[in-house]
Amino acid sequence: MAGAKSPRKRWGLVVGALVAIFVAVAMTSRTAPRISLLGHTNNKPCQCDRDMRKYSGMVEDCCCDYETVDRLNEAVLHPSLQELVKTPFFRYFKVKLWCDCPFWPDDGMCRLRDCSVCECPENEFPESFKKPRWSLSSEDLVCQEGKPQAAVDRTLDRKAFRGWTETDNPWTNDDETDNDEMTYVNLQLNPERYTGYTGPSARRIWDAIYSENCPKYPSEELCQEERILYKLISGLHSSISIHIGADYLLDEATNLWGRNNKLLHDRILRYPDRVRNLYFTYLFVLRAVTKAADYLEYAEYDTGNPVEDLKTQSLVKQLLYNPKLQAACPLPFDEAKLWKGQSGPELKQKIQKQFRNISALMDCVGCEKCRLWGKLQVLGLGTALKILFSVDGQENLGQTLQLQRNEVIALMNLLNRLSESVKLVHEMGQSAEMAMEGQVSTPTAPSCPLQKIWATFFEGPAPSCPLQRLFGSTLNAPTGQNCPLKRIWASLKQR
Ligand SMILES: Cc1cc2nc3c(=O)[nH]c(=O)nc-3n(C[C@H](O)[C@H](O)[C@H](O)COP(=O)(O)OP(=O)(O)OC[C@H]3O[C@@H](n4cnc5c(N)ncnc54)[C@H](O)[C@@H]3O)c2cc1C
Repeated sequence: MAGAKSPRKRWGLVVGALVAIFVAVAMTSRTAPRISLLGHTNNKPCQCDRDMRKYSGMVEDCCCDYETVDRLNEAVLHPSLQELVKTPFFRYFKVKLWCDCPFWPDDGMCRLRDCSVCECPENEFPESFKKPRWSLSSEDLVCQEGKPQAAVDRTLDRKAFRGWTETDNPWTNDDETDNDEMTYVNLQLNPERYTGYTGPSARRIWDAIYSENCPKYPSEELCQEERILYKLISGLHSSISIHIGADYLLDEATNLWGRNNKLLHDRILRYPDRVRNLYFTYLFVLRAVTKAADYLEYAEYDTGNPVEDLKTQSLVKQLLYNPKLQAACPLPFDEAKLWKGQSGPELKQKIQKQFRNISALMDCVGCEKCRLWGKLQVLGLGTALKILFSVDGQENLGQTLQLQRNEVIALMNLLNRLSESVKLVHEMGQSAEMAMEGQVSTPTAPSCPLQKIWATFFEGPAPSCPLQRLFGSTLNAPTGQNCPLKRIWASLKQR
């Protein structure tokens, strides 16, 4: 037909045009400003690069960068911590599980000690609930509203351990020296994961934490110390959500557990500040652990099992004095620059009170397993705060620092939880986001053909799709076919 191009010519034109565009994109990309951590350039949200957002540079307020944290976590911290928390010393946690909410005594949720949302009459509670117990009976599940995953398994190896010094923590609400109503829980039997606890009760706790005790920043009035409190809580919140998403009840009927990418994306990955706060909290707690190294090295890890206890001590030392950690991130967070100025002591008291309130709020958590991990992790944070801020100077630490066994257990288990979350965010971040958009089937495969070409020619991560960079997000297809080249390809194939 006159004027009609042959398929070969048509292909030649298409390929030529694409190569020209590709070169143009490569040039603009090299000269264009880098996308910030927030995924913004010139203060405009950049939708097209959302899925390739990269965390780089120093973690805010810390002395270590994202890449180093990821590298150290992968090579040193995560493997050591995973082993450490399995040892007898670190796997039993003493906790008061009976909730005794001081803030809203009439909240029906909290009378139901083991329930997430059901309202059972008082007489349905087994009497043994009110006392420390050693094992979970089937009766205990009456109030679980079909959610046995929310109950704590109290099965315990009776060879627990001998006590340490009994000192109270000024940062937390529970009197750790009070053994009444305390029970020991094997943490290995009770992983932090999805429990079905959601809705107004859970929301009320988070709202109370954020609105009354650590207001969200940025806010002009907030000083650095207050921002730090907010970031610690937000980082912990991120970590809890990540564990929920990482170990989720995907299908109740078949009891299928697995990763919920959508939840991870919706709650964490699409909020860079939540990811950043997670890294911050990790470094903050890591700094507390390394600051207390002398103390932790000589602590008694005695559970009556000499072989296991020696292993525990050796693992602790390996972690504290790891040469890679010391070389790459010797000071994860610098606490010395805080509480300066005249108002320092007053401010410290104020923040201590706020943190104690947060700690007390854990007694209002209406799901037992969530309460267990909430209390453990808040005690872990309180212990980090105590190490960093309740003792003046590294030189006095050896003499003045007194930790309870339970505080050390909470501290290390918290560090392990944060380490798991950082690892998951690092590994899953991009793939979960891309999977949400229906672009990839494998975690790292670049789905867009231009990304593949990009990877061949350039070092470093490819932009999400070079054509998108050029044209902006207006070309986004609602079908998840976000790469324009894919769409051109699809329409050519249809012809
Ligand atoms: C102490 C505690 C422990 C819990 N443990 C578990 C558990 O082990 N398993 C389980 O299944 N459920 C647990 N929950 C419930 C869980 O955290 C959620 O509340 C629930 O899954 C409902 O989630 P959501 O989507 O409504 O948002 P939520 O996670 O409840 O968040 C509420 C609001 O807080 C803000 N927000 C969310 N994340 C952040 C962040 N990282 N930084 C700053 N702001 C943020 C957002 O505005 C959000 O809408 C726990 C709750 C609490 C209070």
